[in-house]
Amino acid sequence: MAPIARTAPAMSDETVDLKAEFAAAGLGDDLDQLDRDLVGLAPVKARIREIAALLLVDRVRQRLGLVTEAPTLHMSFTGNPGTGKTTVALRMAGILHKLGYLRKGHLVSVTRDDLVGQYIGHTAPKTRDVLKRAMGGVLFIDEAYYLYRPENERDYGQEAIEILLQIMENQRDDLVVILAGYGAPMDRFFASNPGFRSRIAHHIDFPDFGDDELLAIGEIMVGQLNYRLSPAARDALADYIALRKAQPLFANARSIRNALDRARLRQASRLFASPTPVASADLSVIEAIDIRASRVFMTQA
Ligand SMILES: Nc1ncnc2c1ncn2[C@@H]1O[C@H](COP(=O)(O)OP(=O)(O)OP(=O)(O)O)[C@@H](O)[C@H]1O
Repeated sequence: MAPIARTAPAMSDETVDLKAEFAAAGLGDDLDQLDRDLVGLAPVKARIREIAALLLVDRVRQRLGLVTEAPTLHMSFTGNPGTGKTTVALRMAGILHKLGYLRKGHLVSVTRDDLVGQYIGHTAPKTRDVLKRAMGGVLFIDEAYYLYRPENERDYGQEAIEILLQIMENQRDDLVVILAGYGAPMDRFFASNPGFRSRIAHHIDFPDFGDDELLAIGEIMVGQLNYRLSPAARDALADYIALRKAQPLFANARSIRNALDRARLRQASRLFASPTPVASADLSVIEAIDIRASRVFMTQA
């Protein structure tokens, strides 16, 4: 980030071209790409645009000497597994970098085990090492509530929490922390840890995807790998989604990615078993049978 020049407060008749500021930051492309690449998530995308606008205005206000404090940018992302929290955090890191709020704009994704040691004296160095790696970027703590174990009085998680809280306060101009996880346990976590709640500026809720959105996500994923679904395979994937959703451990877009990985395995085995040479075009086509061979269809009553 170019250092913000501190000038005297603006004269009241000065004008500021916010559109030009927006264009100069190169943000339009990032936000449009976010809209294009990510299916659904309308409320999430709207919140990101709001935050970007707020920060842009804030940046201009800082330049004009109207604010002197760096804003708090720590966030919480709540939602079920596979609803795009990590993906959006990565985009957010890029946006904050473009806006000049992060030096590097990288993302370090961790869970409790990366921060908390098993023996006395291990937690502080572990947490500090992660923080060092994350400086200048975003530290994404998945299932953040596991840091806090109220049932265990001597839990080392408390030590990690204290270091995190301190850094979130003192180094907030060089690190953005995103706490992620399911909605209900996150609420309980914030209720027991008001220190975290007060340091979080933006809460973003990630809704579950609808069936059509999951199908569209599946098609995007297949396309990114240079495959395509035959029309019958597309129907099979729609049936798969309806069945899989009702089964345990459904993880939204992540379940679709896993299903497609397995479909590619089956496609490869099918082609490999062919007694005759296969057309090179067939190497890129997932057929219905590659999807319908899933166990998900076998557990049907
Ligand atoms: N809106 C979307 N459009 C297209 N692909 C998506 C979308 N959301 C997620 N994905 C894809 O789904 C997969 C899972 O997403 P991601 O890891 O971001 O979810 P998550 O909420 O962080 O999940 P978890 O908490 O379980 O780790 C990724 O491969 C990602 O690329």
